[in-house]
Amino acid sequence: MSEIWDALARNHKAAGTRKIVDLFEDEDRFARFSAEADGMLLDASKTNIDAEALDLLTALAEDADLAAKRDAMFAGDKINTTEGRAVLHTALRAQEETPLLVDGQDVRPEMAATLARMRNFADGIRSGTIAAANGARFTDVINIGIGGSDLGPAMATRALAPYHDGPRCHFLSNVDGADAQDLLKKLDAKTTLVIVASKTFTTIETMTNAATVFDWLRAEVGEDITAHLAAVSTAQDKTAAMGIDPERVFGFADWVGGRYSLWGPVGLPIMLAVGPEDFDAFLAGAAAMDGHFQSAPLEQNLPALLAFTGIWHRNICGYATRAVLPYDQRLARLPAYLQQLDMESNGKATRQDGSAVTRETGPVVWGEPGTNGQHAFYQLLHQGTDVVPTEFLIAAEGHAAELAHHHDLLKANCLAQSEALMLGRSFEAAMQIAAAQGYEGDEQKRQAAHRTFPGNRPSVTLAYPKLTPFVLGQIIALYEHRVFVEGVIWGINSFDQWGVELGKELSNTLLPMVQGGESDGKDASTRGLLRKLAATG
Ligand SMILES: O=P(O)(O)OC[C@H]1O[C@H](O)[C@H](O)[C@@H](O)[C@@H]1O
Repeated sequence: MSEIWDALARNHKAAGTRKIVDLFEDEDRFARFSAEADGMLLDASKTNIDAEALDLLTALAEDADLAAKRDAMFAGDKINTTEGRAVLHTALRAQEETPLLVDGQDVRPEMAATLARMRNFADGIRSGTIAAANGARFTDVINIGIGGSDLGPAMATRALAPYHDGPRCHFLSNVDGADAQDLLKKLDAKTTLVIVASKTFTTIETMTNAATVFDWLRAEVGEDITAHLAAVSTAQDKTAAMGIDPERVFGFADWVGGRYSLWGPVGLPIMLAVGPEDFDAFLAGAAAMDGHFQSAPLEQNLPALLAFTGIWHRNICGYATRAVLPYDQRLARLPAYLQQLDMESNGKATRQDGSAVTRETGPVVWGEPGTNGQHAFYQLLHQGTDVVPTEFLIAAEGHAAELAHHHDLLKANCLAQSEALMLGRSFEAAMQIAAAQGYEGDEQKRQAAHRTFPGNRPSVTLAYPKLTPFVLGQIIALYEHRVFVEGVIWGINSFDQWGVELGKELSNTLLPMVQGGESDGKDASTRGLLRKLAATG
């Protein structure tokens, strides 16, 4: 494998100051460096990856045994080796019925039964046959969850706004009481359904918020609030202890990772908002991407190609971050969702075998929708001292025909940004602009320097027909598999998250100190801050 890495480094070095735009002398470049799957196009041609580099990146994936590892994931092998678990979120959206064995047991019947119960429940809530304690139809839903039990459903529910015909869905995640306070004051408890979503049912934020919201319900609805409650968890003993009717508990197995869980019961708010049929289309989109990932040759394979750009930019070019820029306001929460998916999966420095990695792994992922970001941080993208590879997402069509002129502007802006990042503006061109603005001599040069853009900044663009439930499923599955491919090439386990544990443990020791207990044993900074933060009221 190290020979391939070395060859990639040599390729990069040999390219020297080569401009991305010069690669387009090859008239087939767009066709060769883009790929399509079920109407979705990924254009990776505006990167400095040439034919040899693409071959080497493909070789890297082959050398890492990508195909076998991918097949092992889909087959239910315990590829999450630090937790001894299979990784089967793909099974939640699989459109097939052939038995899928985990520990010798076919897991499909139970998944299908849970999905059928979710559908019945969603239909009942949406039609009003499952009603509030006073018999009224539920108007609002609060999903209480955090991390994987929040980001996915919150992002997807927002993305599918044009399909909403169910109750309004709200998401309560932060342990900060402000989150609960600001939400609850907007809602009527008498017509609000509460879903407590937690894979483990131990997460302190979710348990604390649940207790607060239950008190709020009791104050308005009366002691018996069971009609207003549902839960989503792998820990059904704990949901029962919280007083939630087992009929309204939707379980899933531990082989669904939290950040990969929106395809099953964690997706219940999505189903409540858009209805079971649109939820099915969402699953079908993801399943289509799964089929493509499993069958398309690597250089035509969207997840692999997206991963290759990631590896190239992170390891070969040394870029520390990547920006996700959806030109799709309804994907406003996609960057936050991808931060968990990508950074919790691949922010690791230990390889599967316990040895330390010798190359960089997951980059910092960040972003905001366009065009808003253009008026905020794009200055740095165009002229800053760091290169940030960017990932644009754009639909051919919006949802409102009468607002098509908005969508034309959106598309023009998206294409303009990737073009500007690539082309830049030469000093000579900037000199002409400065001259036209009336500058001369040294001042013209000074002004021109500020108007010069280095260009040669890479981007990829994901283009799709329209943000439908099917397309949203494709997009999320694409990113899931991209993270998988990168993790395989880096030799890390993308499915555990030990890095979140230490802070949790220390917060347990700090809580009594925050509440006035002795802070002996803590460092001077922490003790000083504890004094400063002591409540005065
Ligand atoms: O769904 P829960 O068990 O409540 O977990 C919620 C979140 O908690 C943890 O901090 C994990 O790092 C996340 O991966 C998880 O999604």
